[in-house]
Amino acid sequence: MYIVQIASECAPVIKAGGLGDVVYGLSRELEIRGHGVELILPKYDCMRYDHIWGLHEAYRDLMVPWFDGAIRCNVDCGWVHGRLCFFIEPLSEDNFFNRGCYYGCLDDHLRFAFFSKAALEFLLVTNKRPDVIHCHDWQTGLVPVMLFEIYKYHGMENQRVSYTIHNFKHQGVAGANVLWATGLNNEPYYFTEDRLMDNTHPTAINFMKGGIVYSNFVNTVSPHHAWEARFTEVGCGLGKTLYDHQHKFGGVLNGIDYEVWNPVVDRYIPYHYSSDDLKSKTLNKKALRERLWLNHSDKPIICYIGRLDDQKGVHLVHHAIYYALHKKAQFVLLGAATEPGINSWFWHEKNHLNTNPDCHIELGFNEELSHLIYAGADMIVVPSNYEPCGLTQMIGLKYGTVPIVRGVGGLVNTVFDWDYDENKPQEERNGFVFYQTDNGAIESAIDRAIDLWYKSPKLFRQLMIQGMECDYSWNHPGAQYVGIYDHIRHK
Ligand SMILES: Nc1ncnc2c1ncn2[C@@H]1O[C@H](COP(=O)(O)OP(=O)(O)O[C@H]2O[C@H](CO)[C@@H](O)[C@H](O)[C@H]2O)[C@@H](O)[C@H]1O
Repeated sequence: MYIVQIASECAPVIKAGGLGDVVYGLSRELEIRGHGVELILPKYDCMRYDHIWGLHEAYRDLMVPWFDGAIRCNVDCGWVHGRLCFFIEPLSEDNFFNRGCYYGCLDDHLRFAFFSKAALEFLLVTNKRPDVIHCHDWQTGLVPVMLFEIYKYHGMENQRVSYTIHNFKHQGVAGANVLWATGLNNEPYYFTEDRLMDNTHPTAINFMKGGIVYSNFVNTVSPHHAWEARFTEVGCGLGKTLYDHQHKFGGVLNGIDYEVWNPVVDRYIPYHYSSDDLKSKTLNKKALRERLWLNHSDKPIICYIGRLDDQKGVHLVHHAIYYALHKKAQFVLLGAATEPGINSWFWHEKNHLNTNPDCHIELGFNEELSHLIYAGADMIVVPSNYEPCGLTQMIGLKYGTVPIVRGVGGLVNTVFDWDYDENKPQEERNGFVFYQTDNGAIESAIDRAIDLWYKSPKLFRQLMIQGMECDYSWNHPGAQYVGIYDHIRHK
C-alpha cells in the first residue's frame, strides 16, 4: 500500500509531545511491513534541522488557493532517520511557520487549515495518489473534509482517510472565515449538526468534528480511551458525534519505537543494559546524578517527564515531588508548560528547591536528557487527569523504570498493579495504579512502590524485569493499522 501521513509533528525533527513519536514510529513500522510511506509536514523555522538528511527542493511555486487568491509555497524534501518527509513552506506575509514555535499562536486555526489545504494541493499537482491518507489530531481534521468536498472532483476520488485523535481537548474551534479561506465556501451547508458545526458553539466550526464526520475510519490511541471519549466528559463535547459514527470508530493502542526507546541500543545513554544485566542501569543512575548534581545516596529516584498542563495532573505531580522527598526518595522532573500560570508555579518550585541535593527540576524540552532520566530513574509517576494513551509509562517500562500511574485512558491498558490487579497473574503485573485525584491516592501508591524498593529489593527487581519484558512495540498496533487501511480501501 502507498500511505501518506499528514501531520503537524514527526519526531525527532518536530516534536512537542507524543504525537511526534507516534507519527514517526508508525511510519517506520509500516515501512518494515513493506508499505510505501511518505510524510507531509509544515516547514517550521524552529524544527530540528540536524535530524534531516539530504534536505533539498522538491517542488517550487506550489500555488495554494487561499481566500480570494493563492499563497505560493515551496516544498522541500529530506529523510528523517530514514523516513521520506515533505516540508511545506508558505511564502507569504502571514509567516505561518516562522514563529519560533509549533503551536500557541492566535491564528493557529488558519495556520493548520492552510497546511492541510497545501498538503492536498501538493498531492494533487504532483500526481501522488496514495491508497490511504492518515491524518492526526485537530490540525489536519480538515483534510478529509476538503478531500471529499473538493479534491475528489479533481482526480482524487480513490483516496481514503484514516484519522487518529491523540487528544480530544484541542479540537480546532474556529469561525466561518476558515471556510472561506479553504474554498469550503458554502456556509449553510457546513454549519449543520451532522457536518462541521461545533456541538457547543453553534456559530463556530470544529476541525476535529470534521475529521470524524468525513474520514473513512477514526480512532483514538487506546481501547479504554475510546470508551471514555464516547461515554464520559473526556470526549469534550464530541461524544455524540462519536456515537453517531461508532461504526467507524475504535481504539488502537500506541506502540513505542524500540529502535529509539530501548536501553539496549539507546544512543543518548552512557551505559546500555537489558533485563539480563541491570547493573548498568545503576551506572546510568550514577551518571544522571552527576549530570543533575544530585546526592549520591542509596535512595530511589522518582521522575516525571512530560508536558506540564492540566491534563497531566500537575497538582499531583507537584505533590509527588514533596512527598517523595519526605519519603526518602529523590525526585527529577523534566517538563515544559505552555500555560503561564503553571509555568510560573513550577519556576517558583524550581527556585525554591534549587539547592536541595535530592531534587532537580528541569523546565524546558530536552529530548537527550529525557533518555538519561528514563534510564537512570527507578520509578516514573504519571498521575494524569486523563490520558488517551500515554507513552512515558511505556517507555519507563522498557527502561525498567517502574510506573506509578492513575488508572485512566491508555494507562489502564498498559499498567497492571503489582498488589491488586485482579485480571493479571502476579508474573504479568508491572507497576502501581491509583484511581482518585486526591493527594492521599498518589501517596499510597508511592508508599507501596518505595516500600517494595527498600524492603524487598528482589521483588522490586522482579517487577522491573516484568515491565521490561512487556511488548509495547509497534508490531501489534502496526498490524491493526494495516487492517484498518485494508478495510477502508476495499469499502
Ligand atoms: N520536556 C520534555 N523534554 C523532553 N521530552 C519530553 C518532554 N515532555 C514530554 N516529552 C516526551 O514527549 C512524549 C510525551 O508522550 P505523552 O504520551 O505524554 O504525549 P502527549 O500527552 O504529549 O500526547 C498525546 O498523544 C500521545 C500520542 O498518541 C498520547 O500517548 C497521549 O496520551 C496524548 O496526550 C514522550 O516521548 C516524552 O518523553
